[in-house]
Amino acid sequence: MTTTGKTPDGPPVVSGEDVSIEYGDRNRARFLAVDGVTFQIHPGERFVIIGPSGCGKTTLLMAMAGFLRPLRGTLSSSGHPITGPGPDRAVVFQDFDQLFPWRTILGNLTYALQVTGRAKGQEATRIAEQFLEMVRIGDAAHRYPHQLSGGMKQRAAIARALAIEPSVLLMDEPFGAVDEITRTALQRELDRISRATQVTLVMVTHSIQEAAYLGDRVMVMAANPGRVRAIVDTSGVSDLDSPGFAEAVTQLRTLLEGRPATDPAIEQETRVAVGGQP
Ligand SMILES: Nc1ncnc2c1ncn2[C@@H]1O[C@H](COP(=O)(O)OP(=O)(O)OP(=O)(O)O)[C@@H](O)[C@H]1O
Repeated sequence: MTTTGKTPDGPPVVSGEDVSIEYGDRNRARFLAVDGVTFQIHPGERFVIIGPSGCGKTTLLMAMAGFLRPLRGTLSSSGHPITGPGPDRAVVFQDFDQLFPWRTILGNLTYALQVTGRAKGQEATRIAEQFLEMVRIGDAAHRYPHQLSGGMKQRAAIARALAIEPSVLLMDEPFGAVDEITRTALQRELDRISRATQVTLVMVTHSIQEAAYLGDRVMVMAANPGRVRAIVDTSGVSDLDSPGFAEAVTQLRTLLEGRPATDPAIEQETRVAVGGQP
């Protein structure tokens, strides 16, 4: 089986250079959650982060979103240092309650379009309706979040994030709280939508299968402290029934279960391509 990574056709949409992130303040013990992580995410790429619990996946994603500042190293968005949140980086969380409960689904989207300056008035409504149709909840536009299922709320949150046309969509375990059937349906939807919009996607997940299915590349992290164990090219393995898919899942699982990255015998970053390409 052969795989081909997505060819970078511009500067990285998001990049990290030797990024370390610490929690704690002057009065509390400090904790190094992410240690010397380097990566580059290219335009249109689907970049998935997996790793054991507590390895710093969410911490890294929140730093990309601009909610946390690295202690050392640099995080950049399209070549500019990330100094805070911005409409170029939309975030979808696992939490079902990320929509404003006092606004309808349509109202949630039009509000996002207005506050980010993307569109207002009838134009905002038109764009909002278009994105709700894209995630197949156009019929629910005038309902309130509490009137939707968990899966529908996640569709709405994805529509809201995409509507503002971010350069990157950051997703933290977006399907972690839905049932298995809904999860599979949402994975397929995200696959379709990300191909249609060519949005750059960064997703944290606990699911190896989800990572192999949706990811063009999968960054496997190790814990204590959070480091990059490997970046695996999975761009050619989205066919669930192919031997390559099973091979990728096995490889990712082996890396996940591997020795701790603090072991000096393990390189901090190993670039791996499924199918034997360097
Ligand atoms: N606000 C905080 N203050 C102090 N430590 C924190 C804080 N948030 C997270 N941590 C610690 O930082 C480390 C990384 O946490 P993080 O949530 O990024 O891990 P994760 O890989 O996303 O975990 P999980 O897979 O369980 O969601 C953990 O040890 C966690 O306890």
